[in-house]
Amino acid sequence: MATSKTSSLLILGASGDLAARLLMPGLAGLLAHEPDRRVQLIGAGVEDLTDAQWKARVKESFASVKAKGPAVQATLRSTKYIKADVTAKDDLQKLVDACTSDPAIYFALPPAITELACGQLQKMELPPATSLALEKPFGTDERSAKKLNTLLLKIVPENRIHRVDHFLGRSTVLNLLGLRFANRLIEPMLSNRDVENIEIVYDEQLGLENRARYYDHAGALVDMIQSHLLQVLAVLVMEAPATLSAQDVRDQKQLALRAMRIWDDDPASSRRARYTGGTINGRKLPAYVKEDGVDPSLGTETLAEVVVEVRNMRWAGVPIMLRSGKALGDYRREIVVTFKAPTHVPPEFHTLKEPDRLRILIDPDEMFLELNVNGPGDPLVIDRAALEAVFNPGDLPAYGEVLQGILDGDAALSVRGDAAVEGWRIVAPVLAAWRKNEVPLDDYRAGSAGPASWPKGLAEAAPAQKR
Ligand SMILES: O=C1O[C@H](COP(=O)(O)O)[C@@H](O)[C@H](O)[C@H]1O
Repeated sequence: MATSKTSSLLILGASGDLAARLLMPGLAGLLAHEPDRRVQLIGAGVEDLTDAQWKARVKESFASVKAKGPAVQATLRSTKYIKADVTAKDDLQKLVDACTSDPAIYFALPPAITELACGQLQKMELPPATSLALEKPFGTDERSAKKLNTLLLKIVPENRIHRVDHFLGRSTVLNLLGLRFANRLIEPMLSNRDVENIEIVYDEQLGLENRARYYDHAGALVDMIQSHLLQVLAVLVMEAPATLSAQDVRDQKQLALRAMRIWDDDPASSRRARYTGGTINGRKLPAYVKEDGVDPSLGTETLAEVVVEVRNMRWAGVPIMLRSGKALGDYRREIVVTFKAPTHVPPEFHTLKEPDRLRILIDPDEMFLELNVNGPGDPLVIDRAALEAVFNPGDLPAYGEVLQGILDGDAALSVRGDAAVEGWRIVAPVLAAWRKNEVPLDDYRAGSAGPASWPKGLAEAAPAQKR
């Protein structure tokens, strides 16, 4: 919702890649969509930038998404850059003082620097409605995430802490709320009574893209599954919230997360692999271990699969596979809900092979309900048909949604502190098993579908089969 009051967005680490590639284009999208919104953008970083150089950067980022309009122009006119050491109290004070309203402080910084900056903020008297926005990774395990929560809560209350997960701002994920809770038809089908299994897959064709410094210590499991895919899953399986308020939605998500366990409590059911050199869409990719900045001895996986179970009355017994990887041949980003077979199928329908499936693409925004129907010709021959729905994509890009929530003080799309801790709790047994090498690190060729020896997802595996 547009506000006439000017909000101050203070980006720490503003000269970095995250700000240029995601935050500023996201802000531009928001400003173009809401011409009455006024945002004072202050960038801070260690780099020596003149105001003119900073303005040129912001302008370039805004132009990359063709953002226009009075709100865009107003921000471009007023934005400034302040060179600062964000781990020094005096510099932080200078930055906060430069904000014309209570700031939203966005940490576009590596986690260690974010913690140091928070340590200083804790000692300062901040304007009353200051809010904080932090990127993942939020801690490195359950304990460190709890410790970070404690530190943040000494600075501002929970409802003003935004642990950013841009997947929660994606229109498909937002559409899950409408699909599940604004229809009579779908919701009753989503339980262990009717669902055989679920897969959430986010296969990317991109490789490392010069992110070794971060990714080599994260790997696919932490980079994508521990953070984003568990959050998406929580939205898919949570009980209906009474309202879409931050508190109601996050309470329901948290209950769902708390019920999640690794399938059979057996981390050996997980898989990990790393890409070797190959070609994707005509583009040659070196092996992961040959990428700049990679330390092969870390044994970082670039493809991960885990099967989880939501141990509650609604979902117990339904295997849910979460998978994400880089440098894969196919761009596949989808949630697939596979339904059980009918309790009785007339024997004449002997050509029936496939179960019903609800396929929700995470990008582009499309949904297919794949069903068995009587095809043309012999009426007893069963054919497949799909009901297709194209969701209208949201007005805002994911980072636009995220920034809108932050600037408006609405934490519904942010990850709550207890949910961040829960994410680590769920994957901890897998991380421990991998550290002890109890699960082999397989190879796959860049551009392939993953290791040839892996079964192709739950849909093809025997139901509830322990792998
Ligand atoms: O947060 C991340 O997400 C991206 C995938 O999201 P997209 O919106 O860019 O498709 C992933 O490539 C990256 O490794 C991860 O850190």
